Amino acid sequence: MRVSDLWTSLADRLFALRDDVMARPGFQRWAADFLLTRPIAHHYERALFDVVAGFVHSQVLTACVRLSVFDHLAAGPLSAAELARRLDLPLDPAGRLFDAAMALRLLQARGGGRIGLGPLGAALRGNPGAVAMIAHHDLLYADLADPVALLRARPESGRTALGRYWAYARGERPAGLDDARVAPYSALMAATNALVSADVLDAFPLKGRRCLLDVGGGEGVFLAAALERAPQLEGMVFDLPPVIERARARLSAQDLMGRVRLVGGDFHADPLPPGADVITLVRVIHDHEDAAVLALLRACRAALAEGGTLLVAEPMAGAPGAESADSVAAYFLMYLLAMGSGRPRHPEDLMALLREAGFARVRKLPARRPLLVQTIAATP
Ligand SMILES: CC(C)=CCC/C(C)=C/CC/C(C)=C/C=C/C(C)=C/C=C/C=C(C)/C=C/C=C(C)/C=C/C=C(C)/C=C/CC(C)(C)O
Ligand SMILES: C[S@@+](CC[C@H](N)C(=O)[O-])C[C@H]1O[C@@H](n2cnc3c(N)ncnc32)[C@H](O)[C@@H]1O
Repeated sequence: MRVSDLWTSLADRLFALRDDVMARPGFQRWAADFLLTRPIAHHYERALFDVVAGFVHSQVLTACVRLSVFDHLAAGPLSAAELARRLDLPLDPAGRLFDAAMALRLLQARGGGRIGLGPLGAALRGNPGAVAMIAHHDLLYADLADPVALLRARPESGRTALGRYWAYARGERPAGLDDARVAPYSALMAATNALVSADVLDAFPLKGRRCLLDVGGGEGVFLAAALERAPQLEGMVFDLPPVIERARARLSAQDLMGRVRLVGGDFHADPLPPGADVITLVRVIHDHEDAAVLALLRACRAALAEGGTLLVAEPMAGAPGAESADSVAAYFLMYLLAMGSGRPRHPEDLMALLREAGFARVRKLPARRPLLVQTIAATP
C-alpha cells in the first residue's frame, strides 16, 4: 500500500468517527455544556442555523432593497412609524422587517427609539452595483425554487429564467441576437462593472501601455475607466454586434470615440482584432466551459502584440477570506448552473488553462477584495 493510500484510509476512519460522534444527540448536549467544547458546539450550531436561515435573510435584504429602505435612511435616522409611513406599509409588518434587518446589521437602533443604517446597510449604499445584483436575484431564486429539478435538468437551453436572460448562454452560436435580447444583461453589467474595474486597474497600472482590447467588454464601461486613468491609451471593445451598438452609444455620449475602435463579432467563431498590448477578459471566462475557454485564450494570444499582457479578471473559487466553505464558489456554482453554462474556477485552474494556451509567464496579481474579483496576468 502506498503512503498516500494509507493517509486516505486513516483520514476516512477519522472522518467516519467524527461524523458518527457529531450526529449523536447525547454528544451534542454534552459538548454544548462542557466548558472546553462549548465554543466549538456553538460555532457549528450557528453555522448550520445560518445556512438554514440564509434564504430568509436574503429575502429580508431583498425587501429592504425593493422598498429603498437604505435610501430613505441616507439623510439620517427616522422613527419606525415615520419610516413605515414613507414605505407605505402598516407599522406592524414594517416593524418586523426593521427588527429583522437590525438583527442582520443592515439597520441599527439609534437614540430616541429611531432606526438608522447599520454597518452593512451603509456599505451597500456605497455599492450600487451590489444593489443592482440583489434586485436581479429574483431570476436566480425563481430557478432555485426547486433546486433538485435544476440539478436533474442540467439545463442547456433557455428553460431557466437565467438561461433566457443571458441570451448568449444557450450553447448556440449567438448570431441573430438583437438589442431587445442583450439590453437587460448589458445594462446590468454596465451598472455593476464598478464592483470590479477599480480593483483590476489598481492591480495592473496601465503606465506605458499603448492599446487595450477588452474582449466581451459589454457597453465599454471598463474600457472607459481605463482610458480615464491612462491618457496615452487607445482602446478596442470586442463583443456581440448588438452589444457593440450599445457600447457605441455610451462611448459617443462620453466623447471617447476618438480613442476607441469597436468590433462586433462572435469570439467563438471570429478572430479578435490584433495589435493591442493589453487584452482583458473581465467576468467573461466563468461563463464558458473549458474547451471554449481554451480556444478563446488561444485567440487572445494570437491577437496580442509583441510584449503584451493578457488579464483575466473575475470572481474566483478559493478566494482568501471566503473561509473554508468558500461562499464565492458555492454562489457561482449554483448561479452558473441556473444560467446553463460555465463554472467558477480556482486561480490555479485558470493558470493551467493559460499555460496550455501558450502563455509562458502566468501570475496572480494582489487582490484588494478577493471576494469580488481576482486578476491573473499572463504573457506569452
Ligand atoms: C468609519 C468607522 C468608524 C469605522 C470603520 C471600520 C471599518 C474599517 C469598516 C470597513 C468598512 C468597509 C470598507 C466596508 C466595505 C464593504 C464592501 C466593499 C462591501 C461590498 C459588498 C459587495 C457585494 C455584496 C457584492 C455582491 C456581488 C454580487 C452578488 C455579484 C454577482 C455577480 C454576478 C451574478 C455576475 C454575473 C455575471 C456572469 C453571468 C457570471 O458572467
Ligand atoms: C458577463 S458579461 C461581462 C461584461 C463586461 N466584461 C463586464 O465585466 O461588465 C459577458 C460579456 O461577454 C459577451 N459575450 C458572450 N459571448 C460572446 C461571444 N460569443 N462573442 C462575443 N462576446 C460575447 C457578452 O455579450 C457580455 O457582454
